[in-house]
Amino acid sequence: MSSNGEPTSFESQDSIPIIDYSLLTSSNANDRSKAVQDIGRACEDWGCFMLVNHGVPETLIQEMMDFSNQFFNTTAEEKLEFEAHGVLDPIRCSNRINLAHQNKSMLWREYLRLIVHPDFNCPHKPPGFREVAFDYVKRTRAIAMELVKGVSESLGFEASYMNEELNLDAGFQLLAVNHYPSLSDVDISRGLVEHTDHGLLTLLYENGVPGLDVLVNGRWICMGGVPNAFFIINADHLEIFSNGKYKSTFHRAVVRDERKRMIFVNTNGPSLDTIVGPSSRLIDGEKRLPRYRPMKFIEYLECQIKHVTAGKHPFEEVRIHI
Ligand SMILES: O=C(O)CCC(=O)C(=O)O
Ligand SMILES: [Fe+2]
Repeated sequence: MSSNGEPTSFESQDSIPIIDYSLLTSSNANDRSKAVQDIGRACEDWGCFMLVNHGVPETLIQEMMDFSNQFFNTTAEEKLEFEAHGVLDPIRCSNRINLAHQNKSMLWREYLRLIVHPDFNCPHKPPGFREVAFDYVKRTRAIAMELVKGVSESLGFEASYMNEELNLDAGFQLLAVNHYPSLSDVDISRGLVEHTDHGLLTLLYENGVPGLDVLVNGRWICMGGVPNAFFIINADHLEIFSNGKYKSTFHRAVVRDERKRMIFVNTNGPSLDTIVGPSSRLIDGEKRLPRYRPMKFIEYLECQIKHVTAGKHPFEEVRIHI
């Protein structure tokens, strides 16, 4: 499934597709239709793309970085209140070492993970964090919803089809802030083992310190360095809903830089009680068979934890071999 080597290139991120968000939201039908086509190609051929001209102010992003930093700098006792227990904890914080299954190396990261939709959750400390995070989530959710409309059209559906089928108005969304302190602060490697995300599309924004690798057509590509752009990757439920047309993208974090790295991760899923399988419009009789078993989204989240802990992928549970 994935080649387990070092990235084959540190340059080829230049060829990752770039989508101009202002064209997707343009009132000019030609511009929009070109953006939709480009999104479709990016999702099918690459499983990821960069998003520019997204309209989220740099000042807001900087404020988010500053507040997140302040949060991570509070004492271990203060953070204990948000110690991780389960997947549905509204606010989770962890300072965690995970074992990379294949090579058994230890990787370290710290994270704050918030459920931000349908209900918004965020710590009240440091003062002002909650308001800024709310603004950031509102804007990134709007972007994600526009992107899903574009994806829906690129699959040949109406723009609103995926939203309606997957009940995205009550969609389950997470905002995670991953923090990889500087090398001099920790004495083991920093990173996150290779995985795919639940949901439809994941939006990532990093603080300019590279460390994200994505697996594209069997080759690891080392991302980073594109200022003021979101990086978008296909997630599991896009693959399931599109019946395998838009594959979920494996990615990992391998921080090679001395500097502190921070990255915001927004996942965008259906509502927890939605049963997600391949769209009925993509299945017909014997020619186009379903490749995934339908599963309630909340059960998928639990299944993902179980499988990842065992070093497996949740698709082992839902994929139909035909
Ligand atoms: O920290 C990173 O670069 C990747 C984060 C990620 O993939 C995740 O949190 O799911
Ligand atoms: Fe991820």
